Amino acid sequence: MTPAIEATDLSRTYSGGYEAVAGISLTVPRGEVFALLGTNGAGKTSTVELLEGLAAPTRGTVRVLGHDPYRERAAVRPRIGVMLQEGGFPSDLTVAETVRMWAGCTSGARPAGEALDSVGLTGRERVRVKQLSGGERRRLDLALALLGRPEVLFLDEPTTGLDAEGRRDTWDLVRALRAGGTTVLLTTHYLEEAESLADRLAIMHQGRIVLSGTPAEVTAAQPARIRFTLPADVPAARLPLRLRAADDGGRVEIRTHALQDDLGELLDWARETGTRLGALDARSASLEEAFLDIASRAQETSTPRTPAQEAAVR
Ligand SMILES: Nc1ncnc2c1ncn2[C@@H]1O[C@H](COP(=O)(O)OP(=O)(O)OP(=O)(O)O)[C@@H](O)[C@H]1O
Repeated sequence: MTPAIEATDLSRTYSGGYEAVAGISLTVPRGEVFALLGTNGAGKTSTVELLEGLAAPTRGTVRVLGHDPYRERAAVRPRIGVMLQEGGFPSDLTVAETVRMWAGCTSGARPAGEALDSVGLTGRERVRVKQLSGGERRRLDLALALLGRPEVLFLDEPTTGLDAEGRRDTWDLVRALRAGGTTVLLTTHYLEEAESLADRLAIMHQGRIVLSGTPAEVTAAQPARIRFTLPADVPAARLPLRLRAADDGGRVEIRTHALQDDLGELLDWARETGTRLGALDARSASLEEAFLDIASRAQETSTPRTPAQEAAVR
């Protein structure tokens, strides 16, 4: 079976010469939830727009359900659902009118009530869009993206502006869609969202994918961390050699890929020397640490933009 989404060496250069997407390749098999993460301006939206067929790549190829989403739009559009960052619907229409209008442009649309129910907007049909809260608008955008029972759903920051409960509801909905076989590609700023929803994820920085894999693979690549304080009369230099670590004013931090062994060695040493370890904290790497680490490392090694690129960004 052809993958739901396949991108090869995808690039997008804006007028002015700024390359926002700089050679991305990714494959999303059918039925998978794939999350695109990245710092602000990393190129997530620019990439998703290429995958949705809203713009043509400067270089490289995209296939969605085996078709070019830009050139073969008629074949792809009825089979995908798109939730943009800004829905852009007339704000004087009511929720029901908006859904009806959109359903009129959608082949095989599901009943309006069913779409609104799935996003928790039942009872808000007569409210004008401009009177909805920010979170309710996001949910309406999601209902519209779901109207055509899409095989592939693109969600650009689906939970931005939602409260904790709304976010959980959206996660449950995405899980239910996956259980029904829908492929979902989402962008998000919430690492917890990617960690809990995504089968696989990619972290973008300055137009490139710098790390990808399952959430477990991405975090496993990062070191775990042990933190503690030592009594004032015990310098960190007394620690066993392989545990020598950054000592920041009495607060010691050890970064390790052998958490169990190093923690065991530390506790043995503390017991043998009668040393009290204060505020002891040992934890595996989280996606958040992986993300911050990658962003800062990529920052150090990235090539500076040319003045023309800087001007294009501004
Ligand atoms: N039409 C445009 N012309 C020139 N540059 C653009 C244009 N649209 C976006 N950019 C630039 O391309 C880069 C990538 O933007 P993009 O919106 O794709 O990033 P993003 O990862 O989605 O960011 P965010 O997380 O802030 O939404 C940014 O530096 C942005 O300023």
